[in-house]
Amino acid sequence: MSVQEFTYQDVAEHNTKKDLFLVIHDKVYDSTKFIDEHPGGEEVLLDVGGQDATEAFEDVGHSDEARETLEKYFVGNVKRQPGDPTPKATASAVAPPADTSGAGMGTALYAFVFIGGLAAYFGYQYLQQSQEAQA
Ligand code: HEM
Repeated sequence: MSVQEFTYQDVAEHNTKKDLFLVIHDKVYDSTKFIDEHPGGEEVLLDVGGQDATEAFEDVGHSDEARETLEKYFVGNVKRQPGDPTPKATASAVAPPADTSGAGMGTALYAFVFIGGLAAYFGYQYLQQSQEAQA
């Protein structure tokens, strides 16, 4: 049996207390039955109802127990479409510009240290030679 897939448009329709879907890490959870049980209150869940709640959920630092509870309400996966919002966590992990600039800085630093090392070596040689010349 294949897992059901929802688009963000599908999920967005479930944003009321009587019918509440949340998206966390690209998975869809029908949290309707959980609203009244949530230790963090119903208000926060309704705020992110029908949307990507990954950031809100992770910001709180939910326990492993909370994550297990989540699995009980799993109803399917998110089917991403062009133009859909990307959760921040994933975006920064895969964003190439940030990585490239980081690597560039690293290379520049190595080059700097290497050139500094060469300068020190030749400087030392030069000093040795000029001292020998004096002797
Ligand atoms: C269906 C999804 C969720 C489940 C199963 C869930 C479960 C839980 C559980 C079990 C706790 C107790 C503390 C812990 O074990 O970590 C908790 C606390 C809390 N949750 Fe959630 N949570 C969900 C979604 C959210 C979302 C989307 C938010 C924020 C927008 C949120 C905000 C909070 C806050 C603020 C607390 C702390 C309450 C306190 O310590 O006074 N939760 N949640």
